[in-house]
Amino acid sequence: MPPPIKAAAESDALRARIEDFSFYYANGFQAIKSVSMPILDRKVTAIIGPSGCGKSTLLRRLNRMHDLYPGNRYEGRVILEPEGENLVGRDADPVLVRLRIGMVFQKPNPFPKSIYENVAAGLRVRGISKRQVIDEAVESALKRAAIWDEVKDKLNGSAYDLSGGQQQRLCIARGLAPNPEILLLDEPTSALDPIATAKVEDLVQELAKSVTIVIVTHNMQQAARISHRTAFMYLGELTEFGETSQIFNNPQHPRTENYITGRYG
Ligand SMILES: Nc1ncnc2c1ncn2[C@@H]1O[C@H](COP(=O)(O)OP(=O)(O)OP(=O)(O)O)[C@@H](O)[C@H]1O
Repeated sequence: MPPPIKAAAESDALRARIEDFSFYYANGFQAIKSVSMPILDRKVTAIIGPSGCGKSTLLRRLNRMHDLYPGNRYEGRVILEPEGENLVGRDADPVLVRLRIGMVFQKPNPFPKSIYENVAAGLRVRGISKRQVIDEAVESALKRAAIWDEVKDKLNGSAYDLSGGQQQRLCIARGLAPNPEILLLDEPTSALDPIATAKVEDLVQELAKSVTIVIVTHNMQQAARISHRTAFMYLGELTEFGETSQIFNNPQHPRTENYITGRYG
């Protein structure tokens, strides 16, 4: 049994709660085992753990990516606060959930469209069609993603003409444009060089002032640098959750210690 999860400090407002959440792939494999953890408002939560421990599965479940594949099964709840809405409930529309819970993937994956249209896409799905409103939201999202200065003179140019690091910041802008409550980042820097990685890390810290962020990363220095809370997963279970400094300086569970000291991973 994993040790009890530390309650969040009173000053930390909750943005979401993952409650007793389990997930089974279509072949019956249980990838997530009764995970419960808080997601704090306007903080960065890092999910770390050895390959195959279920980090990406948990993240993708938060924005209903697995609904795209039939046969998967889950138990438990993901409650969005303060509304108390269950994001994985049958009555929560997965398309709306994906706008409220934005996602950025490991490899930059812009649409084969202009820079402008990439960022406008989610707004159009939200039913916004007024040009001026879209213009303003595109500019605002590109500024929040710290890429406006690099693209403002070529908004109609192809997103594919940007560098990998720029494409990833464009994907972050695309995720931010519909003004999500939570932004999920699935190893967002693993395909980037150190300079582009540093830019994305700075950006994540800046963004956390206005949006809640959950990041899956293999890079423990990155988790230690940019997150406020860290969840350590092992074989589908949440072994330990706590303040990032505590997890890295004073892990309570031997498995966490083994992982962060590089004894396995
Ligand atoms: N479509 C699938 N069907 C069955 N099992 C799957 C499927 N996708 C992933 N798994 C299994 O679920 C477990 C968790 O996978 P997941 O990708 O979430 O791990 P991870 O911690 O993100 O790993 P990594 O760090 O290597 O990306 C693994 O054992 C994996 O083999």
